[in-house]
Amino acid sequence: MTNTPLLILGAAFSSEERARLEAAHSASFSAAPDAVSELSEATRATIKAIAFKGHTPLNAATMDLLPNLGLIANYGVGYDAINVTDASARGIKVTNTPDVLNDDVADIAVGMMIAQSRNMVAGDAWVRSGTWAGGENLPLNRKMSGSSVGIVGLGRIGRDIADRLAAFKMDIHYHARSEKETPNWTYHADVVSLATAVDYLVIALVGGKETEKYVSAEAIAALGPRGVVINISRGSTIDEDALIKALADGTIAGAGLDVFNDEPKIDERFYDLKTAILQPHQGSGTVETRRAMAELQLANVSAHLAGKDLLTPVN
Ligand SMILES: NC(=O)c1ccc[n+]([C@@H]2O[C@H](COP(=O)([O-])OP(=O)(O)OC[C@H]3O[C@@H](n4cnc5c(N)ncnc54)[C@H](O)[C@@H]3O)[C@@H](O)[C@H]2O)c1
Ligand SMILES: O=C(O)[C@H](O)CO
Repeated sequence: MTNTPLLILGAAFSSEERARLEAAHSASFSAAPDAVSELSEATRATIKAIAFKGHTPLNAATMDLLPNLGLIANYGVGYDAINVTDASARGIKVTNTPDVLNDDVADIAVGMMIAQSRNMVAGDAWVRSGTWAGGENLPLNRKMSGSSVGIVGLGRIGRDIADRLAAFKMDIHYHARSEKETPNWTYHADVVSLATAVDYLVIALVGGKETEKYVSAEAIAALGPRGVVINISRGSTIDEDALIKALADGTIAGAGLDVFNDEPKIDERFYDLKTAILQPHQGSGTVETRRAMAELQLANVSAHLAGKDLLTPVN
């Protein structure tokens, strides 16, 4: 039997992240929730906390293999992979890593908006291929500053995106479950009304069952032929089939997407959509922010194992 109060769970951990956790606490490792059953029963009984990274569902079946589990510390603010109802029913606390990643995720949302509007990916290819040197200019593209944007979900990241876009002199609209205190931003009670009013629709919702296809086919259609969808939340929050169809048919102008269903093996129809900028779920993917996320996850694990208050509990 190995006495390991910590289970590092997820093949997605880098070797550096894993080493930092192992330096702080005696730990076992499983690559995925399905593999936890491969640890001996005696080792499993010593585990009090999980440090989790990844998007594979983590639910009752895994929790029930760990009789002394008291904490699941998620690496990431979005914890839709973890069944929090199952955890709460077993007295297991869940933590996430909010706020430390807001800047990077907001930056990439704005970056995708500019790249999409100004055709920057095609511009790069234009220069490298010698087309520009051959005397041809890139076709004119589209001004983003001063246009209108609708944020779906005015939470921590949504608000940071809106703040940035206000500096681009954009007219800010938003939808949330209730009206918020804002500078002079326009509230919409539903997403269709929001999409009808704006040029850019930015999705910054939580993922999970409750927000599945929250941005519906009707909302995508309401954006119209000049509309651009930006999604940094989860692939599940938009009707992905309807989005692909709208991009293929040109019934909307384009998209900037950092998140998809079935990552990383996304729907291959995306590959041919020239008006979409596609990113490999790298919203928080800077050295600085990933380190801050890892530190916050570890701080939650250490607090739990020392019997102290958790820093960022979600249940
Ligand atoms: N692309 C990336 O790399 C990346 C990085 C970080 C976060 N994210 C995603 O962004 C999400 C938002 O993060 P945040 O820190 O801003 O979260 P947050 O909790 O501060 O904001 C989430 C928003 O979703 C809304 N919401 C929650 N449940 C809802 C429901 N049932 N119906 C309608 N609206 C609902 C909330 O009211 C809030 O406006 C995360 O959950 C995660 O999925 C992605
Ligand atoms: O939710 C988050 O923090 C990111 O999407 C990483 O999973």
